[in-house]
Amino acid sequence: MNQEQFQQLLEEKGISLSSHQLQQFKKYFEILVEWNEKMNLTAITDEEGVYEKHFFDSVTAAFSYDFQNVKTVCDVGAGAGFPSIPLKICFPHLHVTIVDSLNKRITFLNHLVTELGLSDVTLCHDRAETFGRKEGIREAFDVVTARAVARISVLSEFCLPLVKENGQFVAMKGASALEELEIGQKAITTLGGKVERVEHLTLPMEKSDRYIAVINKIKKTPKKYPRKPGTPIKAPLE
Ligand SMILES: C[S@@+](CC[C@H](N)C(=O)[O-])C[C@H]1O[C@@H](n2cnc3c(N)ncnc32)[C@H](O)[C@@H]1O
Repeated sequence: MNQEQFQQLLEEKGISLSSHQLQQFKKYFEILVEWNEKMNLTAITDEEGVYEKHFFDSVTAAFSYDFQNVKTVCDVGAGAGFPSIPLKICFPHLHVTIVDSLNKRITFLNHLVTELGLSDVTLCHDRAETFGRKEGIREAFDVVTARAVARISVLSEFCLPLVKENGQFVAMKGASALEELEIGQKAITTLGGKVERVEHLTLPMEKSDRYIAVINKIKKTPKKYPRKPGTPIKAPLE
């Protein structure tokens, strides 16, 4: 997907990008590729691949979820910034908090955010399991996003404690989404969530399947969750 196709495909979805926003994406690509030579950030480094599989794929969250009507977003395990930095570029009003357990990713993001001139982006080096127990953080976000971090049963324990009551957890998933949701049903319910909808899409050029699950936080998460670091993966709520 080249830059023109990226712009046009988003335009078709009602997301119009200014030349400034397009420039921010261009700079993001350049910085990503430059830093990727020094640290492992992504296996995708060709421009068309990055535009489709990172930038466009990240923004697809906004095809299924209205980011215009929310303010605070937490992105769990954002790595090189996906999906929250592309979403922040498209929806500059968002206040984005990123939590990632790998400090070198946070160092990269710090540089990126400065270079792109993004405001209201907070970067936290922490594990989701401890982050979700912190006062002022727990149950504080309108929406929590995650892409390619863990399967739904584990991811729910990372993300749902951060979502405020009546807020949403938006999980971006590949082909295994429906199976993961079935296995993750117990975790979602236990943590106070309820699946509202699951939307399917296919990446326009590469044609792989994507699912976006919107999970409502219908009640508070019991105090014992998230459990201590490592436990959600070792003993998932399945
Ligand atoms: C495969 S990468 C995905 C990055 C990005 N979301 C994307 O879609 O490209 C997973 C990221 O999750 C982070 N991560 C894994 N477990 C985590 C945890 N328990 N708390 C916070 N971050 C975590 C890793 O450090 C890594 O940056």
